[in-house]
Amino acid sequence: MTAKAKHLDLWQVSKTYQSAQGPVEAVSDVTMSIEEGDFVSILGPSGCGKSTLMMMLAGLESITDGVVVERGRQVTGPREDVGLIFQDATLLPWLSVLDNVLFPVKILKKPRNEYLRRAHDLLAMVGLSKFENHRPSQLSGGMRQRVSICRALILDPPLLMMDEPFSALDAITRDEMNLALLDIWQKNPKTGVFITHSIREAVLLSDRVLVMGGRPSKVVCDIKIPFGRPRPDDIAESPEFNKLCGELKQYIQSGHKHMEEVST
Ligand SMILES: Nc1ncnc2c1ncn2[C@@H]1O[C@H](COP(=O)(O)OP(=O)(O)OP(=O)(O)O)[C@@H](O)[C@H]1O
Repeated sequence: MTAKAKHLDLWQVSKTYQSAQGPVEAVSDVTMSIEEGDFVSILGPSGCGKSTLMMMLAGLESITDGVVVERGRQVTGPREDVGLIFQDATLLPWLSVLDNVLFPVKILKKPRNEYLRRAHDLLAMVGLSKFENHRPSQLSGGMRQRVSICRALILDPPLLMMDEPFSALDAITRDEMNLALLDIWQKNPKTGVFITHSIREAVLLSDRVLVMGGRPSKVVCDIKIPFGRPRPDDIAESPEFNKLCGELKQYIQSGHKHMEEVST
C-alpha cells in the first residue's frame, strides 16, 4: 500500500496571545501531519486552543513558535486554496444566494461565467436550486449554512477548514448537515479539518480524530477511525462506533479535569 502524501505538516507549533492580563499560552508544541484527502476532526474542552490551531493552519493567526508547511510550502498568511466555514454562516444579506456562493469569485476577480455552472451544481447538491434568487433572510439557519458550504467549495479548494459549523443548528438539521457533508466528501474528496464539541459527529465524519487538552494545550489523543466510505447508514448504531465514542469521551474528560485543576 502506498503512503498518502502529507497535506499539512506541523512542527513544534505554539501560540501565546498577549492580553491585558498577561500572556495566554493557547497552544503548545504541536507536532503532527495531516495526509491528503483525510478528514480530521479536533475535539477538546472549551478554551483548549482548537480554533487557535485551525486559524494558524489557515494562515489567519500568526504562529509564535514552530512551523506549518502546506504541501511543501511554509504557511505565512492567508491563501486562496483553503475553504473556510464558521459557526455563523456570515452571508452578505443584500446578495442573493447565488451571488453569495459566487462572492469569492468576485473578490478574487475571477471570470464569473466560468464558475456559474459550478455554483448551480453545488446549490443543487445541497438541495437549494429553488432558492438561488432568495436573500439569506428568507432562509432557515440550516439552509444558510448550506449556502456557506457552497461558497467555501466554489473555488474547489483542496483543503476545507470548518470551525463548529453546525453547532448553532437544531439536532435534526445538524444530523441532516452531517449527512450532506458525508455526501459532499464522497463525491468530491478533499482534505478536511473539522472542529466540533460533538464526539458522535467527529466519529461519524472523520478518518481521524484528535483530542486537545491540558494547559498549555497539546494533542493528547490521536485516533484513526476504522470505518470505510461510504459510511453505512446505520454506522452510528454499531457497537464499534459507540466504543470509540466512549474512549474519546474519557480522553476529553481527563483533559477537562486537567484544565480545571490548572485554572483553580
Ligand atoms: N485574541 C486573543 N487574545 C487573548 N487570548 C485569546 C485570544 N483568542 C483566544 N484566546 C485564548 O486562547 C485560549 C484558546 O482559545 P480558543 O478559542 O482557541 O479555544 P477553543 O478550544 O477553540 O475554545 P471553544 O471550544 O470554546 O471555541 C483561551 O484561553 C482563549 O481565552
